[in-house]
Amino acid sequence: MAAAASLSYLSPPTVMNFNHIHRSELGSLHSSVPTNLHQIRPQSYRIRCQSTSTDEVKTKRNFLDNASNLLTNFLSGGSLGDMPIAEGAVTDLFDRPLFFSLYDWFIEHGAVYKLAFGPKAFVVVSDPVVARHILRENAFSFDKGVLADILEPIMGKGLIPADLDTWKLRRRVIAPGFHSLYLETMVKIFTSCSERTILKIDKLLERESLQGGQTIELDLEAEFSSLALDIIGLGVFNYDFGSVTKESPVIKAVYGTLFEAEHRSTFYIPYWKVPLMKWIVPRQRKFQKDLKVINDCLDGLIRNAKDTRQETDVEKLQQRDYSNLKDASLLRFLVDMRGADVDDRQLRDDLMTMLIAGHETTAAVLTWAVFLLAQNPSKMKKAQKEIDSVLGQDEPTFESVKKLDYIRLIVVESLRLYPQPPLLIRRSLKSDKLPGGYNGNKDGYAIPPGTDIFISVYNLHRSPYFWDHPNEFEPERFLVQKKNEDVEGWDGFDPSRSPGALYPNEVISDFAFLPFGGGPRKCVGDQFALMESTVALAMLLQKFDVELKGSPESVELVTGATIHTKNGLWCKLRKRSHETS
Ligand code: HEM
Repeated sequence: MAAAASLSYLSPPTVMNFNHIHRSELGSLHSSVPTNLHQIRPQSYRIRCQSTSTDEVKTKRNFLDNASNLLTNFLSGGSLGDMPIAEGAVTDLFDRPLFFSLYDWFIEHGAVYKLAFGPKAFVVVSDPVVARHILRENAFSFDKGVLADILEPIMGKGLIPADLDTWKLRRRVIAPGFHSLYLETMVKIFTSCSERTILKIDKLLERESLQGGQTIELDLEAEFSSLALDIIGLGVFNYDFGSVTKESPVIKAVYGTLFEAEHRSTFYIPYWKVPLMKWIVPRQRKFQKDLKVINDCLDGLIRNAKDTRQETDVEKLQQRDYSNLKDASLLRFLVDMRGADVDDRQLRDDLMTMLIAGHETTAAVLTWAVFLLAQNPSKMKKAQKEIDSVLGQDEPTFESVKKLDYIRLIVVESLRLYPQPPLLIRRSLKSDKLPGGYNGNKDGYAIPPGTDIFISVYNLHRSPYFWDHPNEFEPERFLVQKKNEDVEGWDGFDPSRSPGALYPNEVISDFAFLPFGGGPRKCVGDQFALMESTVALAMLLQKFDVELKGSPESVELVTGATIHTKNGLWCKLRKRSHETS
């Protein structure tokens, strides 16, 4: 399937000279990063040289460096010694999403630095060469660390938190499930579910027109969340949540669980691990109840799939007549695969993991794509023009969706500006040596086992060293190849590294762009998610014109595992008039 896609987003290799910053200057770059992301505009964003490095400042910094080194070395068993240290105030961690502060410190301290707060130290990575080392070259020397601690009670031994042995077994079985015929069938599910959202909006507009109005106001983030939930339920375990049109105890339990996952990922003290807490703290009691509702539902679906099992070799499964299959879900594939017997508990963990991994992420990318388009009317028009010319008034198909090149670039550009998740989390399992980074110690940094690492995808995606106008929404940017010759060990954007790729990815960008991660633990649902988002966005813009209800600044941003809005993405929608467009 990927081979059929063109490389039209990358023109022939024209090497662009951008951000020609010499290594000697990099250490002293500084930026004023606003507290609210929506204040980051091209005009307000700037990089300036630090005016001074006086003795006083040096002394203060050395003192703090030494104190923090001592603490960190004491706690970590030594050897992060000469890594720059972030000197953030603790309030930085609470006043605003953590990744904003990580960005400030990246500009100040460089692409590999140590963040020490409380009794804990993290290494923060914003360098593609180091990211490539951790995610791909030495991937099996790291596990998910803090993330696994948080997610294990919810996802058990699902792919995301799984230990390496379990992960190897399950990835081998799950990845082949996302084969070409499955994805083709999924496009039909994407369109039929998106059609429900369109019909819902149509009905609201009809009701409005009876009162003389032509525009409705709607929280599109909530709509995308329902849409993504319906799609993931049908695609992964053939269960129709029907959440676009109704509420149910299972839907409420799913949202309750997502809410708790988010709470745990942003709460610094894991009190839920203390025995009895899950029965004493009301929100933990509710969480246990929600989990039971979902688990009972999944157990029923697994029992049903096992009762109707038709054991088949994996190659034959991938060539089934999907057009006649009543249940094309991933669960069906996993249960029917010969030689892949597994207990119900593991299957449940697999399904729960995909439910959570595939729901919020997709809803978030659609939310931010609309947010960005609504502020860029000319790009919105350009998108609608492509939709009109490729689809006319028809629904997307597996073939036509591949021709929606500009919509796909909008999706990946939205993931560049709002990566989901903004941080990838790892913990070293053994001693290792991280490459130095382009503005750090050239010899690299030795790290002991147990070092906690944040790979800041947000920093990589907005790095002034790799992107022109890093904070601007420019889907067209991927049509031009990039290279910064000053960054040693980074080979620039080169489409020949991944011929036929469906989207600009980590291989083409040599790990400067990680919309779906990279290496062996890369997102298993990347093509599913990309087509899903392309279909949903195309169908919405095919029928409606969308504007923000308030100012962009009023759309406040919060994060848990993903970046989302504080109070919804309130938009004004009106039916498109095709005569005038
Ligand atoms: C726009 C939507 C999506 C985005 C941005 C996204 C992003 C990611 C990223 C960045 C990772 C790597 C995490 C890491 O290295 O720590 C990941 C892993 C994963 N994603 Fe996605 N994802 C999306 C949709 C989906 C969907 C639709 C599914 C399933 C149907 C899915 C299933 C998974 C799973 C199972 C993993 C863990 C893979 C492993 O460890 O082997 N994701 N995703």
